Amino acid sequence: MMQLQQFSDTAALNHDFACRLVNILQQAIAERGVAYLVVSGGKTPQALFSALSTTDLAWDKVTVLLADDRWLDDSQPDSNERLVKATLLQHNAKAARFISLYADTASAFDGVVQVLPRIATLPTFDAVILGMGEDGHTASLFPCSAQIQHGLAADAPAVLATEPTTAPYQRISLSLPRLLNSRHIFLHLVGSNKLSVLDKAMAGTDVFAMPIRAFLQHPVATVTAMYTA
Ligand SMILES: O=C1O[C@H](COP(=O)(O)O)[C@@H](O)[C@H](O)[C@H]1O
Repeated sequence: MMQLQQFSDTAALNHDFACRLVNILQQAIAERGVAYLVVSGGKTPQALFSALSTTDLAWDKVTVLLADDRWLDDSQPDSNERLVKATLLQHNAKAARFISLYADTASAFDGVVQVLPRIATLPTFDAVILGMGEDGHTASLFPCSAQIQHGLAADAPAVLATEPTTAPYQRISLSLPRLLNSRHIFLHLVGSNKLSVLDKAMAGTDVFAMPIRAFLQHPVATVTAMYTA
């Protein structure tokens, strides 16, 4: 199921979104002593990350990880890890624990064995923030990749390596079942082009053609789409 929340501008969206996430993480800390936040990379979340970084929260009890990354070390401009470190893990949020999806191996396919144990034992996440590309990919679950059936399978491992044919870099991505194992799932969308992609995703059913459908049309999970033009 998908619930669409529309905002007048990015400032309103980021303010509401940051407050919601802080409430979710605070509640998790109150109930379990720790909280798990999964974020996406790319351009969309940058301002949200900056807003979140200054929020008043027991960040030392929060673990942050990415839904996916490009197979680049964090000195590279297109590394999602670099983005998270430069924007989210600053100010108050500097105290959070971060789990990297990267290992220093020649390929993502070689590195996945090192990354998998970091993720496979984590409990249910408290919040997952997904992004979405114009081809309907989410995390690094790309419609064009040979690994898409593997990544969307109900018994997929927590983490897999992927190689998109329409986007640069080998990738490492959390799988559909690992991302769905979360108390809250959000989809963060900025720009009218992303709303058109969302409409297209809701209008069809082929999850391999648009992997975001596996989340939006999941029979049990609810995805809250946070959108502004
Ligand atoms: O490559 C990626 O793309 C998606 C969408 O990025 P955006 O720039 O359109 O916001 C992102 O969610 C994912 O984490 C990233 O690796």
